[in-house]
Amino acid sequence: MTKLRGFEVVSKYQDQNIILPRRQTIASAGYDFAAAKDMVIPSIWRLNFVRIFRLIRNGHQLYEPDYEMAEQVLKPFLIPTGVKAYMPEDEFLLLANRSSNTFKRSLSLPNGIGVIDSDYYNNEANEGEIFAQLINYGVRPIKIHKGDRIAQGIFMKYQKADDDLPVSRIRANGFGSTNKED
Ligand SMILES: O=c1ccn([C@H]2C[C@H](O)[C@@H](COP(=O)(O)OP(=O)(O)OP(=O)(O)O)O2)c(=O)[nH]1
Ligand SMILES: [Mg+2]
Repeated sequence: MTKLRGFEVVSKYQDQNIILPRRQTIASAGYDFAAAKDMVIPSIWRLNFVRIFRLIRNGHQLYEPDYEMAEQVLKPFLIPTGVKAYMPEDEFLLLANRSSNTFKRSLSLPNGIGVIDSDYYNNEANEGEIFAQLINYGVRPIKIHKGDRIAQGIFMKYQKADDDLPVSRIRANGFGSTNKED
């Protein structure tokens, strides 16, 4: 069979029983991605508890917010999937949240959707491992177990503009890699 589009396990996860993404019903558009390891995602409201605690401690005086701490708490968690995706160059994989994540578990994809570019596959830095960015906007910490379905990927075609400028840069990584100069 010629390879057109699909999923593979990233090398470092070989022999770790990674489940490749699967569609669940006849006409499901999304391939469900599973978490590659157990994780706990703390609630973002943790921040407010710290704030309250500080107000009490400081006798309700005005205080300087601890931006560093806040940034740490509010930073999304990257959930590893152990999976990479290959596809034709004019396609991308749209990584979307599952409706049950918001409805039942207060888990949100803060980037709205994830765009997995075809040139992310086998990149030098991380081999193209797909990560789901998640924040827990509920009040309790959420346990993610290895194998839990955390997001879904939909293969899509994209179009180029009439005056599209050709580029020859090779993707080195993700998550802001093109912000850096070569
Ligand atoms: O939820 C996501 C979003 C992106 N990616 C990976 C695949 C994608 O090809 C790469 C870059 O994503 P994007 O272009 O959206 O982010 P960026 O901030 O523009 O990073 P870069 O400068 O690396 O393109 O990061 C993920 O694994 N999960
Ligand atoms: Mg980008």
